[in-house]
Amino acid sequence: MTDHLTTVAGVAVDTRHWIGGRRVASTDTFTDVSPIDGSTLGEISRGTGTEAAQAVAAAKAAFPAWAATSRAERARILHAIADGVEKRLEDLAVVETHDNGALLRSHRRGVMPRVAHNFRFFADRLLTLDHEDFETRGHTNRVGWDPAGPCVLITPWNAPLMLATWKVAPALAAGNTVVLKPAEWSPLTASLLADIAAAAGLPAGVLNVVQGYGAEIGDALTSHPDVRRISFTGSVPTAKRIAASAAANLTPLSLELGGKSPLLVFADADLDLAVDLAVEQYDNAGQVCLAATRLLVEEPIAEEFTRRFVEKASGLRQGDPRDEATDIGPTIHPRQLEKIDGFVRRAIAAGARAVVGGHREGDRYYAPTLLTEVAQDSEIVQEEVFGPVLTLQTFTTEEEAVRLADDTRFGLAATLATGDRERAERVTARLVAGTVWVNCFFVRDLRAPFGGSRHSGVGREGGTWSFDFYCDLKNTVTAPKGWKDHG
Ligand SMILES: NC(=O)C1=CN([C@@H]2O[C@H](COP(=O)(O)OP(=O)(O)OC[C@H]3O[C@@H](n4cnc5c(N)ncnc54)[C@H](O)[C@@H]3O)[C@@H](O)[C@H]2O)C=CC1
Ligand SMILES: O=C(O)/C=C/C=C(\O)C(=O)O
Repeated sequence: MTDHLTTVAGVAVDTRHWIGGRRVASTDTFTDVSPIDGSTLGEISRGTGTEAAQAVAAAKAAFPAWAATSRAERARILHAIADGVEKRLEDLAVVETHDNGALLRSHRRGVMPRVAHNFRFFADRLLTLDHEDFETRGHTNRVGWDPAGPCVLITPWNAPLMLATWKVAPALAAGNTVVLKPAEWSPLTASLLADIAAAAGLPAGVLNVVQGYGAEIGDALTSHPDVRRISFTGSVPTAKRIAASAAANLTPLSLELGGKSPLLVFADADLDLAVDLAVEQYDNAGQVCLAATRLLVEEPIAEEFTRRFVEKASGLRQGDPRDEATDIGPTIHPRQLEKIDGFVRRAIAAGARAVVGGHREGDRYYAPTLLTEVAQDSEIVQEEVFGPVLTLQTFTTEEEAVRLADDTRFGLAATLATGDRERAERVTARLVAGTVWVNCFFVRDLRAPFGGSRHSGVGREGGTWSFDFYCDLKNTVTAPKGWKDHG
């Protein structure tokens, strides 16, 4: 580690902010620690209102030129960033795993390729984004997409670069400039992204990356009057603070928040498939907003489902996320582990039974856990744990299944396992969820809208919906009369 450079598994990462095309250090730093073993990964610049103001000023200054850059040129640069991501895929995968503890094999094969795809997808979508023309009593309406201005993007630690670039790519494609603030528990790949973007030819000030605690730098960013869009992924309480802060300037917000999604398993389902879908919910140690953490199983098959689930879950290998054989890595931070354990302890005290797990494994891991005998109105059924903790409840009718599924304050996703197409359609129509998966899980496509209802979020991103959010839509109405060339 030098003053401003740290080396993570052989990869050099700058620990300063990236503002206006140059590295900027803060006087104070915070320590970034690896969830794998608690080792220090770096002393990261700890931004405050000063750096927030500098970054927004840089984004504001860079905006007119970037907004005026042709779509073809913006798309070319976004593809060049994707090339850079692919070239440094191994570096990004290794650094991300050290920083947030998610599986290296997933970063290599799934997550980092998706990061590159985020840039390619929005670059290509930009080129096919057409204005819409229609006529009103002989007048033409032309609806076009104007860049909005500087955007503040605030992102979480569970899939740091994937979730950040999912916002960065459409914001830049739309002709906006960006201030990205990654989570303080996983700041490193955002810094590498700044290097990659600069090497790809993105002009200075178009992408700025600031580091620091949400409570210290976040408010200065979200309350800044020059910011034209705020997109946030994270927790509901933080979303409320951000919304309050943005309210002073009426800054439009996109909020992608938590979930408590159900997996409904009907007696007519392929049971092996249903069990596979259920066990998949432990992915990323349960730190996934989309996870179907509430298993709702039809009474007649509940015993057999549970038996097979326990057998399969017991075969999961928990350990070092760098090891190819590992299925479940550590929890992001001891504070998160504490939080997860608190949820489980309180659930057990209230009468729940742990049929799998129900305890810590050392001071970094939480055992994959399944709790039964839980009440619908209990904390463990109603609140997002964000750890490898599932609950199982039974139902006897379709009506009851839907009622239980919809009975939380969230509405992010739902998964169904059923062999009956008509039932699938009936139930899907009644579920409150931004995404419903039928006999599958986590099949994601950037063309689809993504987001949640109720407390799971505000708005949708993905595909055209991202451009809806990151653009100012303008309708120009032109009369057939008044033209000099028409006399
Ligand atoms: N939907 C999702 O993907 C996520 C949900 N969560 C939920 O949130 C819980 C707590 O995790 P946290 O890391 O504390 O999430 P958080 O919502 O506080 O953090 C997410 C991001 O918001 C920033 N932030 C925090 N306070 C801010 C403020 N006042 N202004 C602007 N930015 C601010 C953080 O620095 C981070 O970049 C988790 O246990 C989980 O339930 C956490 C991360 C992701
Ligand atoms: O990978 C996706 O498409 C979506 C992931 C979203 C989360 O994991 C999250 O916000 O927690």
